[in-house]
Amino acid sequence: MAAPRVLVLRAPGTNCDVETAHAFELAGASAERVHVGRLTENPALHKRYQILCIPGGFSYGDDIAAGRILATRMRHHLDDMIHHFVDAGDNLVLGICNGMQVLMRLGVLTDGVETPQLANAASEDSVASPSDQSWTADSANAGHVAPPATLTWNNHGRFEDRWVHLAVDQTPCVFLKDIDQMYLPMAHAEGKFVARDADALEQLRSAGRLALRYCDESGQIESETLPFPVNPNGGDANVAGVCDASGRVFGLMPHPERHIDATQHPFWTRRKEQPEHGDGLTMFRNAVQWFA
Ligand SMILES: NC(=O)CC[C@H](N)C(=O)O
Repeated sequence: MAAPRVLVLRAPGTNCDVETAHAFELAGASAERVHVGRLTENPALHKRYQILCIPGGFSYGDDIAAGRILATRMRHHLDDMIHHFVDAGDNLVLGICNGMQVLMRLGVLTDGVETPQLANAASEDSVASPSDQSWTADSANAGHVAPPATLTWNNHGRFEDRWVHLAVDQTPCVFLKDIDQMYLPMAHAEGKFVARDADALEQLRSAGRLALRYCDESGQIESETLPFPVNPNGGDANVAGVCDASGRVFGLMPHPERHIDATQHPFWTRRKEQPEHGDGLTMFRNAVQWFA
């Protein structure tokens, strides 16, 4: 099997690209970090790659809303690239943390859920409740519709950095194949998943799109919104990751690239037996396996 080629997208403010490329390499892929400026100069460059990964960080300083500027730049200048990875063939897309924020702003994770016309939509700045800027212009046809879901500020209103337990739901997500549970670090300020309304949440749930959820240590999800810090941001249905209908496009807020080695586990010195690798590596291996 030829190693699949991964485009790890960089933008001003990206800060997890080196670790993410390393995780893909360790899993058997061939990864290159490519700046968004190089792609806009040479838009055909993306054709060399089968996997697009948007890594974590603070692209464009998280200005306006986290992920908004990079998503807008991609939508306006790299439309062919989005089509190549999202719509065409067997290609894969992974968005980690800031990368998930970008994918949510692009609307590719929640595509397929009905978006009713807003009653009083007047301009690009029209917002649905909750009235916060995360709701504006989130999806490709934004402005006159409210997207099915968005990511907004954590409940406590600040950056949170901690390890979290995650449960995998039954979904078509390629990256989560044969994984039940993971223990990964999260580090974000704008990672709270909020659905437009109960109907949008139910549509996403029943379509198997809510692929990854915060859970307690035993893997249980006892309530619709688990208390802090089990659910570190207060997001609806404890959602930590969402996939598209095909399962080839996946975004998650926690960082799998920060737990690829057993010694990255916070209690590794106290564990009697060391696993072969960290929980996050399986996700990258699943991506490589997809092309086998
Ligand atoms: N870890 C990351 O990708 C950065 C976090 C993100 N931009 C936020 O604070 O919401």
